[in-house]
Amino acid sequence: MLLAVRDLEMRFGDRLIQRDVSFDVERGTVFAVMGGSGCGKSTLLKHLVGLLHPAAGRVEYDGVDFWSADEATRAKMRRGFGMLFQSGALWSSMTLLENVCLPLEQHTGLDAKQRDARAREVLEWVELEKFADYRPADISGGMKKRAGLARALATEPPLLFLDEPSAGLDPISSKRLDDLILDVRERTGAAVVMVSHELPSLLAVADDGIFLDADSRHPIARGSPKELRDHAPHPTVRAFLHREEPEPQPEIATAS
Ligand SMILES: Nc1ncnc2c1ncn2[C@@H]1O[C@H](COP(=O)(O)OP(=O)(O)OP(=O)(O)O)[C@@H](O)[C@H]1O
Repeated sequence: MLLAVRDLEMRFGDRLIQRDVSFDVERGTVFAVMGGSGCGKSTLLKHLVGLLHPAAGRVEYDGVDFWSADEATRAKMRRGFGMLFQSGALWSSMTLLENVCLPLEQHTGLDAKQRDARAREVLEWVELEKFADYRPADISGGMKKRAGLARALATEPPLLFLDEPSAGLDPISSKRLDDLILDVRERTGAAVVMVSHELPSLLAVADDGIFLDADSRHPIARGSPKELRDHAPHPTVRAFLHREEPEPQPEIATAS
């Protein structure tokens, strides 16, 4: 088991975001974190990468509890994470090549020539090799996402965390990113944990997942988006995955 989450409880101060969150992510799996706006998907991702401390419960990597480990072990675990977050994906003052070289400089012992070669290799993978010397402001939204993915992939992490990778992309750029995510899984065997609202992406790439409910503040379904779309017992989950309005609750008749 690469990643195991056990009875995780997430809070901001007194405010409960989610409780009783438990799931496993195996190597070579694309795992989706689903749920309506504000239910705590990004917060869960931040707990998974060690940016936020759980109020209760555990996040384990290869059987080692992240927060019980010493700082050196935690730093080593963090080096195994590739991250593509919604905001601040790329440094605007750097070229794409420099952006991709940065994690190689921080986390590997490669010399400058080797870093350059590796960065060009990953940029080629995401079909941006011709844009290596461009700055983020000079490329499209879809290209920025692919460049962010290249940066996340540069060190060949066993685990990739993607927060809304296809948000704001047109359907073709979004499909291209989906294909790239599947290619990454195929070629590297990495596990991908992905937060997404995009139904076509969820259905196309995720093998497994969890659905967080904003109202009850705990997960209400586990499984692949396709299984959940067709078989989830909970109407909120089916509605989300069919893009329907939740079934209206029967009105309570009042005496006039
Ligand atoms: N640093 C913070 N301090 C206090 N509350 C926060 C903080 N970050 C997020 N929250 C709150 O926690 C809740 C969950 O936020 P989160 O961003 O994780 O939701 P989400 O499911 O990712 O939403 P969306 O789909 O809209 O991006 C929200 O009500 C949000 O206002």
